[in-house]
Amino acid sequence: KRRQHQPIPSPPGLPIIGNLHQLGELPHQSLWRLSKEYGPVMLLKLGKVPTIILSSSETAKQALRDHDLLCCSRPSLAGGRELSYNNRDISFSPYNEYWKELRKLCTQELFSAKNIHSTQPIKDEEVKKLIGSIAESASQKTPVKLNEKCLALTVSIVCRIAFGVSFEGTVLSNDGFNKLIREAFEMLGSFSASDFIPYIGWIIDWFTGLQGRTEKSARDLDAFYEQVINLHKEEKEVGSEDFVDLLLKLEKEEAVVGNDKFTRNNIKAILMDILLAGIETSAGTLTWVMAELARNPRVMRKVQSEIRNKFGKTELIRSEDIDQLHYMKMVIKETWRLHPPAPLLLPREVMTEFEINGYKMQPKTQIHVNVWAIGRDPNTWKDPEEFLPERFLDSNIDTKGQSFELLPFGAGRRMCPAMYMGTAMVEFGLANMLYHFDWKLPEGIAAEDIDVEEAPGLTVNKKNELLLVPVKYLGHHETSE
Ligand code: HEM
Repeated sequence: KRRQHQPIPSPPGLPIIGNLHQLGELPHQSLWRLSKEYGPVMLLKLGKVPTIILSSSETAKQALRDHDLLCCSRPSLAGGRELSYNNRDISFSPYNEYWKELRKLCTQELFSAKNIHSTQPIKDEEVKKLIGSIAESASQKTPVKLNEKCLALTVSIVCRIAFGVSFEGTVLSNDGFNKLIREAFEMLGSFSASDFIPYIGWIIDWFTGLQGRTEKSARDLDAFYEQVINLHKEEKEVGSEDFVDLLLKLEKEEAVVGNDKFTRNNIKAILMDILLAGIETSAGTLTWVMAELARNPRVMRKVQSEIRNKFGKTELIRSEDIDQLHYMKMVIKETWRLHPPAPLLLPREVMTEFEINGYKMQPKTQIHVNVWAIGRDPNTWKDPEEFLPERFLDSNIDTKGQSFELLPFGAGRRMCPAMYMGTAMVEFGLANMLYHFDWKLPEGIAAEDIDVEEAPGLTVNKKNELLLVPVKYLGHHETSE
């Protein structure tokens, strides 16, 4: 109340562009540094758009829990609009009936526990394929590019589960596909001038090439969706319909979702969501876990001991056994604390005025929650720069959107609807990679040489390749620490 009429702390900006120039290549890091000076509620002017950055668990809780319903819309941004057929997906849709119905449909048909369970044979097959391909490198004693392997795993699983097609059968080569997804993320993570600077912003985007790159990215992705849809046009046996068939049925019936007649573009927008939201987030997590384990040999030994001692000799750690791997789950949480795949979540837009810490949030203001900064907040975490999974021992902090210290999936109405699907994929892949192989550093590389540099984008992945040499585990028990 006392601060009600005080202005929100705000770094000084420049005419026209405001604070845009202060975002840098990795906005979550720049904003974290600024928040140390300006506090956990900070106002930036991105061109003409007022943007609030929240950088503490307490302020995140006020926005995402206490006032969730007042700020659960999304701003309409150029990159998102272009790639999502004018915000017809779940992620970029404003808060409306269309979004509610679509999210419900996907939750029931794709992200449900039943579906996660019934698609286990696909995951088993894909993880076995991954283990087989790593075993080849192990026999030749050559390093494995972990980023690529992890991405190949999540691409295969998500494409088969959600699209009903094996990705190998599509137009894109492995490499082309990875580049396409990466490019799309970079476009979505860029702060486009046309969103923030009226009248002339598009000229800047045109000069920087952002506009052309975004349009190309959208065209390439469109060709991929066309192919997925065409592969579904053949007659199906009754009962073998998958998620894409269900969407095609809605198109054929000219169903109305919210107020929108369901067309081919709606289908493509949903495919875009799954493709972009599902693949890199999970692959990125797996890569970061492996990088942190390589940097922290003590933790690597301990987590491998847990898995191997629990299951003895086996061909595949089964997904239903994962719940016994308490330490591995702590390792994943610790990775998400330091490397949340979407460090600023997705932007929210205020619909109705409310207050955070006594500061007024005005309608149309954008809100970003800097979960990357929250994970490093010394008021919340002891020795925040240390990779220490044991900090979660006897702690009830989880990732389900109730613990505002740890928000890899966000919280509130816009929280990731596929948290269980994503977590299951990560845990299952990781347990098997750690069980079947010891992971050595390449010749001449020390643990401290493994870097944690980040690549820019809406999801933030490891910038440099992670190269490790796998050594096949032959099934003798390790002793635990
Ligand atoms: C480790 C894996 C994953 C992580 C860390 C993750 C994280 C996130 C985050 C942070 C958000 C934004 C939440 C917010 O703005 O508050 C989100 C939204 C979303 N995610 Fe995930 N995600 C993962 C896996 C998946 C998968 C596998 C899918 C689908 C196959 C998926 C689909 C979505 C969708 C559709 C949204 C938009 C929700 C909305 O705006 O209503 N995610 N995810």
